[in-house]
Amino acid sequence: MKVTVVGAGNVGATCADVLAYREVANEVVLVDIKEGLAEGKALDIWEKSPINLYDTRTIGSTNDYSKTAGSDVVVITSGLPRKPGMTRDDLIETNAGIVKIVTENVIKHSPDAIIIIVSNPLDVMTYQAHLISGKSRNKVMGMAGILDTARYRSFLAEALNVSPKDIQAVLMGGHGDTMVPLPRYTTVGGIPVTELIDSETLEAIIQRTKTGGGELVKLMGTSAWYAPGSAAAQMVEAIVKDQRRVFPVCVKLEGEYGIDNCYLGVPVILGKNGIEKVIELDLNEKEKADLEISRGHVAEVMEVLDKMS
Ligand SMILES: NC(=O)C1=CN([C@@H]2O[C@H](COP(=O)(O)OP(=O)(O)OC[C@H]3O[C@@H](n4cnc5c(N)ncnc54)[C@H](O)[C@@H]3O)[C@@H](O)[C@H]2O)C=CC1
Ligand SMILES: O=C([O-])CC(=O)C(=O)O
Repeated sequence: MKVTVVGAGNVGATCADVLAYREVANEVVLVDIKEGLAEGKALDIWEKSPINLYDTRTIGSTNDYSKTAGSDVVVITSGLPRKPGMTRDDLIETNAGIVKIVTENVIKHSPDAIIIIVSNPLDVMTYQAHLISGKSRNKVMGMAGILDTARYRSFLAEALNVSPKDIQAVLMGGHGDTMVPLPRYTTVGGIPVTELIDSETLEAIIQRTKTGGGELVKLMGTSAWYAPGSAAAQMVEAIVKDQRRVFPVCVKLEGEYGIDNCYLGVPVILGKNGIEKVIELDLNEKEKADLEISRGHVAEVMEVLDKMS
């Protein structure tokens, strides 16, 4: 199995590192436009193999996509991260151009690859990769839901003083402040979370989750990478190992949830064919209304992209 990660910055390098030490693939190719960066980080990860004990070969490339040829999965993290005071949507102009060029290069050398987008604004960059690649929806998807639910789960684990391993949750919608965490589908060791936490604390955690990306941008002056890189690697692993994991993933909706032709996070089954199935939950009126607000926001930004091209 061969995996390419485009963008050897904070998220891309973290993703490549996780893919290597978990031996998800035999070969991981890291690509960046910045001279030497991908080669350097790939070499550093390879030099760590005798310490962390893995065989995955990591290779770097400065914009030479011939090295990526025949990749099974490609993760696209290239693009600007936001700075304090910016929204993810503010990145659209620069990142749409980058995702376009990168997707063209990727499909030239790996026409059958499954593409996972990480670049922001996430839902609309996934749409961009779909437009450029022309691939079916099961093969072009975006990473956000695993990260957003991980934040939600970690905050709940802290509040309840329990292991984060025992918290399961679903979250839907766009990767922005309109995302929709679903307490009705959140459990702690199988126990509905609402039986363990008061509604005020839960609401505060939901709000913190929605702005979780911004919290880190404010602290660091740039956006997060450990959790995002690990989340993207978890998606790659589910595909490469045909695990049929159930994750929230950004995918083109084709009538599910009464929504057509919009990229939104929903629970799916991830396996060797990419999106194996979109899972449709029976949402209540409040959840449907929240999802509609999120859809409306993403649809507006998709229109901005349409007008750009
Ligand atoms: N979906 C999500 O949940 C998350 C998305 N992100 C997004 O991921 C992207 C990357 O974030 P970071 O890694 O922190 O940024 P970074 O600045 O550390 O790395 C981005 C890399 O992309 C490279 N690059 C730019 N244009 C390129 C091109 N045409 N071809 C190849 N490489 C190119 C840059 O040289 C740089 O090394 C940002 O757009 C950020 O907003 C970040 C965290 C979470
Ligand atoms: O907040 C950002 O700009 C990066 C991102 O998407 C996240 O960490 O959720």
